[in-house]
Amino acid sequence: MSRRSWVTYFVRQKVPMMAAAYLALVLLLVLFAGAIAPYGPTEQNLDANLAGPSREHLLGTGQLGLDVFSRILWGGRTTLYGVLVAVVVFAVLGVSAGLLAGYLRGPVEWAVLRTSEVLQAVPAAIILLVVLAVFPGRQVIAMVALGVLGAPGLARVVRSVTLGVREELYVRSAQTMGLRPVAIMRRHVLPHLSGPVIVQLSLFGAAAVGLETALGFLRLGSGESSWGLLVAEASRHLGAHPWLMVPSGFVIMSFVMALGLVGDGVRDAVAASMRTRVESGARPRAATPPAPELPDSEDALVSVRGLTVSFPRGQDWIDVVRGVDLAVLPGGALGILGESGCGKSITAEAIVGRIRGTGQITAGEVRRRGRVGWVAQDAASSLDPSGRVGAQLAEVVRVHRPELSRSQVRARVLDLLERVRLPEPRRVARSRPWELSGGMAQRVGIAMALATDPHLIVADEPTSALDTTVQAEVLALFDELRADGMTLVVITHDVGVLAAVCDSAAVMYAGEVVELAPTQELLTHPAHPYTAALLAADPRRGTPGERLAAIDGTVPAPGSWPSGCRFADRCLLVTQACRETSVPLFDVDPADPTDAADPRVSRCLRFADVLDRTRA
Ligand SMILES: Nc1ncnc2c1ncn2[C@@H]1O[C@H](COP(=O)(O)OP(=O)(O)OP(=O)(O)O)[C@@H](O)[C@H]1O
Repeated sequence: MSRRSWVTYFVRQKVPMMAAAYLALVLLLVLFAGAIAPYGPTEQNLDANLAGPSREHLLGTGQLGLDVFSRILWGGRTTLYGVLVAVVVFAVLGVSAGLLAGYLRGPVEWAVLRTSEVLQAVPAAIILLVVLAVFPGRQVIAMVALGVLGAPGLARVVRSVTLGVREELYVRSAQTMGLRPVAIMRRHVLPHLSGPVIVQLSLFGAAAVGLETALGFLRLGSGESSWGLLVAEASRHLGAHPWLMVPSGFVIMSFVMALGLVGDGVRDAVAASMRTRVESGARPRAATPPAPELPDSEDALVSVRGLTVSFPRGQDWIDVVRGVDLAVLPGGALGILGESGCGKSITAEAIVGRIRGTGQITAGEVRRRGRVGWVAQDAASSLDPSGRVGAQLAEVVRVHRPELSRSQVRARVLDLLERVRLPEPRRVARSRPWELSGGMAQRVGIAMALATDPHLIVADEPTSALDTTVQAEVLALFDELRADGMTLVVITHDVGVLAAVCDSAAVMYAGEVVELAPTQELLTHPAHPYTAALLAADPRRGTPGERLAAIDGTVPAPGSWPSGCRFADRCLLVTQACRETSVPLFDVDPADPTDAADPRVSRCLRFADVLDRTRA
């Protein structure tokens, strides 16, 4: 389902739209008071002292015959200027502090949170009175102080929205593509804050109108005509001339209410756009030779050695991937196969250098030679929904080729879109991500990866969100990339994808590699019971009319891996020995001289039995 901006939902709501129109009207009248107000702010008409509405004075007059309508317009300038000052200070401080805290985290976040706690603990009214005592009549300074005192509340809201947005795939993709934090915050995080920030601004604006009026009423303000001063004057004649309170009271109340209605409308619109997003919106044969060395890491474009990735849980760290060894030679295509939750994506993230959330490499290493491009599972969500496709591609091109002129960047963007076989590249460049079909979005995702001029592309389940025909087209595109010499790592749970694109395969189970082999050999003669079970469960390999052999049980969760073979509970060949100690990787065919370049290993004590069965 498409993801639309909250503005689309906002304009469909009648009441908030009327409130927004009313606010705009008041602002225009106040702004053009010089042209619209029939009288000056101090222009007296002693013949009409404290008179009711008439043709000369639409809303009547106050003391000394001052025209009420004109004074509301002139007074609005003082009041709304003060409110504007407070709102600007509130917005600038709150948004920048919240954005930095949520995006950079660490000491910056700590400092912002502690400062906001201190500011929120001090009583705002007392601070404002102190400010006015030090700067008597300087209402603007009081409004600046109000903005500063209110900013921590906004900073907290912005921080929590930023924490969510920074985990979005398009932000992680932008990081992977080398965009600087400031550019990512400005282009990809800031636009998503607009809804929540406007809600906060309208609430704060309403509070600021109230305070400005109160200052005028208490005569703590500058003394210039303001809405508060009008209320103060009207209150002195409330007994004899009650009408006088009506115009100024109405303007203030209606302005505050309209701000509230706009805020409510924006909040509902943001919620509606989020809902759309969610809908569119994760044996023994002892004395076996040890595993061979993987290709020399000097030659490999990526070499992963003893990789362990862990996430903090309470006081502990839980391993989700442990002791993974992989290597990808230039021009090769490695598939990483396994069920959901086996650690494929985390391994891929470690290869790219962007592990999600709080995950960290706690042992081993990943060595990369050259640039790595990333194609996400759901390309649409790795694109920022608020930006045009062409602009997002151009941004990545500019980072990687700063020497290109504007027209050269534009030409490169169209080139990339053509390169991934998108018809009408100009139209695609002008589209927003949610206007594209799944297949088109996936091609744009591949173009984004290519825009980084990568030596290696890592693709995480690149076809799983697509229907079969589109899947075949995207796989053909990967094949073309390979023919052009691109090195690939493809994460998949689909044996068909592995067969179509990859020349070697690593099978992962419960956070470790259980089999590594050239793809053809793995598909025809698996050497691990888990691989054999995955192949037997592949619908394309089944016999029509026969039930597919589903694998009983589930992958054990990180933190509850058994000490012996992790597949033991689901394995049909399990023996007591399998459960006793952890199983190392064994060289499946030590006599094979090609093994050193393209190793065949299995983490099964009974791999020879498995091979015998599959060769039978
Ligand atoms: N943010 C996280 N915090 C803690 N554990 C996590 C987090 N993300 C993933 N994991 C754990 O890491 C393990 C591996 O996840 P990973 O996404 O790599 O699996 P996968 O094989 O790629 O499966 P899928 O195809 O569903 O993405 C999972 O068991 C999951 O429980």
